Amino acid sequence: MGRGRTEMEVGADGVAVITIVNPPVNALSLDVLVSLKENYEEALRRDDVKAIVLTGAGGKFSGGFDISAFQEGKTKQAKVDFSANDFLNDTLEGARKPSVAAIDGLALGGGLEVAMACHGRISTSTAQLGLPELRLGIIPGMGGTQRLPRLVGLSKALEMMLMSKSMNGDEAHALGLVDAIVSPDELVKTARSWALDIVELRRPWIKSLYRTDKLEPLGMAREILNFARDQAQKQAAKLQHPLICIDVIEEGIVSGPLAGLWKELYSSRMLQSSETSKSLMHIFFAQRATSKVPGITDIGLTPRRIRKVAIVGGGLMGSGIATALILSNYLVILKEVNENFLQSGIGKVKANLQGYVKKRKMTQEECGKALSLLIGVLDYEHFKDVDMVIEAVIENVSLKQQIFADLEKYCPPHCILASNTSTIDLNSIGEKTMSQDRIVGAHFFSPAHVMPLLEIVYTRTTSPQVVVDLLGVARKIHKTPIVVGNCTGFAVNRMFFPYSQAAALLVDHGLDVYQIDRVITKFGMPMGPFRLADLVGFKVAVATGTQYLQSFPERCYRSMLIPIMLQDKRIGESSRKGFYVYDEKWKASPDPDIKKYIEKSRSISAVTQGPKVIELADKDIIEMIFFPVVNEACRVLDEGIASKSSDLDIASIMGMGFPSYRGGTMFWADSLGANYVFSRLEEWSKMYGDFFKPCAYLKERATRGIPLSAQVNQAKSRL
Ligand SMILES: C[C@H](O)CC(=O)SCCNC(=O)CCNC(=O)[C@H](O)C(C)(C)COP(=O)(O)OP(=O)(O)OC[C@H]1O[C@@H](n2cnc3c(N)ncnc32)[C@H](O)[C@@H]1OP(=O)(O)O
Repeated sequence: MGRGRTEMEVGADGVAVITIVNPPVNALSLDVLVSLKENYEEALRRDDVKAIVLTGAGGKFSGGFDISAFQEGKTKQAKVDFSANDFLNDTLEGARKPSVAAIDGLALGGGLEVAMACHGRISTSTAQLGLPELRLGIIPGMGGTQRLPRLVGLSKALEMMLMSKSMNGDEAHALGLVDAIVSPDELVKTARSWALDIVELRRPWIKSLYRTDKLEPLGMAREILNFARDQAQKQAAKLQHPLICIDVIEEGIVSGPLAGLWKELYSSRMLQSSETSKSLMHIFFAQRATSKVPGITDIGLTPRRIRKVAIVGGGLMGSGIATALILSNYLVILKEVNENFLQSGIGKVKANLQGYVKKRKMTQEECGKALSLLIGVLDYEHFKDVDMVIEAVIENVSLKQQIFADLEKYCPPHCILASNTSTIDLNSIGEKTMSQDRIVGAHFFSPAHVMPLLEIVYTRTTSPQVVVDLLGVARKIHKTPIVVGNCTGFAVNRMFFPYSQAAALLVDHGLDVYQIDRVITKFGMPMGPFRLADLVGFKVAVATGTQYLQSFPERCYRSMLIPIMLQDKRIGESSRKGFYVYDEKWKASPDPDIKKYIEKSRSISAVTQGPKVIELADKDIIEMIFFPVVNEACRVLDEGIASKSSDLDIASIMGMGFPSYRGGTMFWADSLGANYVFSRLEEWSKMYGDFFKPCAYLKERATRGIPLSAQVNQAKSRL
């Protein structure tokens, strides 16, 4: 199947307009690149062509190299790289006829690299230009590392590449990345006359690769590069590709652009086959696949308009959700039970917004405008015309049941009734209503205005329209949704509970709390399980732990450690005392005092601490903590709670903080092999009990040699 093409039209003015056509983003597939080269060669051959304008169809220049091609094997890719570089340097930039890029919409990655090889660039003010390759674990591979610094200077180029930061046309113009800004209607016309001006020598014929005027003197350039190295190390010590990108840029500055291009070619090929890039590219597609839900998003439904949303409960979650919604222009009614709580809730929303103002992410005026969309209330009077309600009160079933019964009474019949519960079964929440078809879970993660994930939970009776509506809301408030079925803990918290329990089990068996946190942080989690327990608070930990114990008693590890500490009024970070102690700046330090709690917990659990556990290598600790997570994720898939394994990868990254460069828990487990995960779990289940017992799904996949991530029916078809 062909993936895209280019089209050429030669005008009476002698300008050949070549258009990239590969919807939706005009990605540079192999077919597009080959066709581009053919059309270029023809344009250069033809006597009636004086100059070339390069543009993209449908108001988009190009979203860059076709990322799916990276995933399809190296051989094909190697050819693309070689011909693309050859083409850009010799055929395009080195041609006897000038090229001008006419940029609207997107010019990202390879798209911008092609544009930078042109002799001029005309853009619309809203076009988005950037080199976001590092986000995918690779570096620009079509000359971007060499041309961008020569067009915008080293510091700006480093910032754009290392932070995968794109800019709009106006900014690009101010920096010299584009030569002129025009309206979309004028774009191709202006590019044509610009190209002819170059032919007639009315404008300079510039080859970006050989410009030096924007480059800093060598000594200063080295300082800038070294500073960038330090920053890259600080931000992501485990990632190699940012440092490789800096080396490649340096090569071009020290030894000249051709040497730089060679190093770029060599390094980008090497990085394309790295584990990091495979993982990050998997995540790119996994993230986009979350809003494709079989049986829900493929039955012709479109999201209904949601204008006004009510939130019941102005605590941490409710105020965070309100913040997220008003930031996206929803009208929000925030309901509390008394004036004090209401003012405190509104105060939290204000503080959230002020946080953005302080960080210069919004102006005082925008903050005021957002706040004007928020109305605080104490009764249900304002609920008569809301389109959606999100209940965000404490995790108490009977309270939630009462609220939903009230909502049914006061809200209009079309109104979606959502709960932000993180663990409670939605069926029981809606038990006292007749509105089961419009009851849905909208599980936000704290802080709700910051965390990127929204878990949308549907029951057997939730109407698909309601799920589609919520997917629309998620998109509007810039959250990545995962749509999951109803059960205790849904998908994210079901993966979380074995994580904390495994850590507690290892401590009972003799391992040090702080060692576990260190190892897990080194693996790439933002914090270890004990530091996280402090952050969440022990009361919440015990409450959710109880839910799991009730729902999955056969595989819960019952540690007494947190309940014992709770008895002693250690409740976590909020009381400055949990597994760590916190100083006045909330800096965490280990506390020798926790020894006594651990000893007590060990004696209650009556486990014998073997030298085996104390001597565990880092790798074993990581596996003993994460393989139970993988095991639970397999159950979640097997039960149909999640529809695909890649959704769980996203859930683990955005909900748990699993490192994205490892591709998510399931992707990571597959990289180790189902059989390996299974055999280790089986070995531990013999030593430490059913907590580690591998589930049937994992056993079957391991025995048959099928990846954990293969679609359930795909795997069944092999049976
Ligand atoms: C050699 C070179 O240096 C290497 C490269 O160029 S690597 C590629 C560099 N480019 C990028 O990283 C850009 C990646 N894409 C994006 O950031 C965003 O898709 C975008 C800003 C272009 C558009 O965003 P948005 O409008 O929200 O649409 P989004 O849903 O993300 O994408 C639309 C579709 O295009 C696909 N797509 C986007 N960019 C793509 C690309 N570069 N290759 C292949 N497919 C791509 C998406 O997978 C999605 O497919 P789907 O509809 O089947 O799910």
